[in-house]
Amino acid sequence: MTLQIGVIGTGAIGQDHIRRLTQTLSGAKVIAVNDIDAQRARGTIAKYELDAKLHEDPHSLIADAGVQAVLVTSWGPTHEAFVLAAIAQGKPVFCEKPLAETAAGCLRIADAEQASGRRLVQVGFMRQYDKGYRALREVIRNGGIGEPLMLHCAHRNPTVGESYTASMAITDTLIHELDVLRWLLDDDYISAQVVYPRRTRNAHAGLADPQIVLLETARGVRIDVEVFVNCQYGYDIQCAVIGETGTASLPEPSSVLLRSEARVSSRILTDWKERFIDAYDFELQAFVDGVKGRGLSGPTAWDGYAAAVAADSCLLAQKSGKVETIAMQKRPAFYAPD
Ligand SMILES: NC(=O)c1ccc[n+]([C@@H]2O[C@H](COP(=O)([O-])OP(=O)(O)OC[C@H]3O[C@@H](n4cnc5c(N)ncnc54)[C@H](O)[C@@H]3O)[C@@H](O)[C@H]2O)c1
Ligand SMILES: O[C@H]1[C@H](O)[C@@H](O)[C@H](O)[C@@H](O)[C@H]1O
Repeated sequence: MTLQIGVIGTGAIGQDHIRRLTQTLSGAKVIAVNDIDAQRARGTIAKYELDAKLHEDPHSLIADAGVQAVLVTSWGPTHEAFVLAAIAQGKPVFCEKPLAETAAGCLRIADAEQASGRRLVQVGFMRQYDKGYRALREVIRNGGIGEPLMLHCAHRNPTVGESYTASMAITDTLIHELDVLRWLLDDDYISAQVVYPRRTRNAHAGLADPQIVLLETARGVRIDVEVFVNCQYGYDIQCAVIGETGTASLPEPSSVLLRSEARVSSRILTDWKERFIDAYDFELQAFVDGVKGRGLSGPTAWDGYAAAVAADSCLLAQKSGKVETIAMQKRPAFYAPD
């Protein structure tokens, strides 16, 4: 059976996911599309030569009897309502991060999913599918560096537009680390602080960039994450884990080592779409296969909640300059790891 998918939001990642569903992955077909900008949705149907219905209303797409699963790739503030509507229809839904704008919103989704009695939600935390992060996790789990003590991380984008705000450094950018580091360490956060180094002259006037987020986990691991979204030189993701007996670092994406003109050089990627292309492919194929087979196994609504709770505290810390507590609710048995 080919899974019939409806997509809400045909911007950058919506189109990228439609491309992979249509040209790269197997077992799924995009049969319905919606965007608040109908022109963009129409253009997407034409660009990818989709045999898909254009829905003017996202809720009519979700209710469409032909749509078996929903992909939510619209702007963050719209996610919660669309995910809740899909759950109400009993339809599996893949939602890009953030699952909801606040922890309270994520809990409403988790509650609705539990009430439905089965897993219906997968969150687009694709780094859990990245080969490099997976290898790093294996090293930690196998005791290759002893118990982890500290992490030094960086999340650098070349530039961001005028619409990017200081809070997006947390909810749009750091949110990836908030998810993947918790997964890497199998630990939860207990506090956050944000400090501001000297500002780059390359950020727009209203944006404090870079920012350093300091996190502490329940087991006492200390983490620093540099969020620098106008670094100019590339899209650069770094993660080094310092353990009791060794250190382990996220591998660089593979690139040809060039020796030329008296230099040794290798390319740094500039686009998140390229940097995590395999991870995006794996996560979406896993969603399709999970819906068609043994059920969903990727990042859960609880992962979405955990990242959102930490993000809420980071937002407070951005303003207060103080160490803010991160307090999660107890994980329901429904979300216990397999
Ligand atoms: N996992 C990742 O690495 C990753 C990468 C990029 C974006 N994202 C997330 O995906 C989401 C979309 O990001 P993007 O970069 O594609 O943004 P974008 O601005 O390029 O696209 C968003 C699209 O949503 C549409 N939209 C907005 N409100 C809508 C509504 N009410 N109904 C229907 N459509 C609506 C917009 O018209 C636009 O076409 C964001 O939540 C972002 O954080 C995740
Ligand atoms: O939406 C994007 C995307 O999630 C990228 O992975 C991240 O590096 C950017 O900072 C963010 O704006």
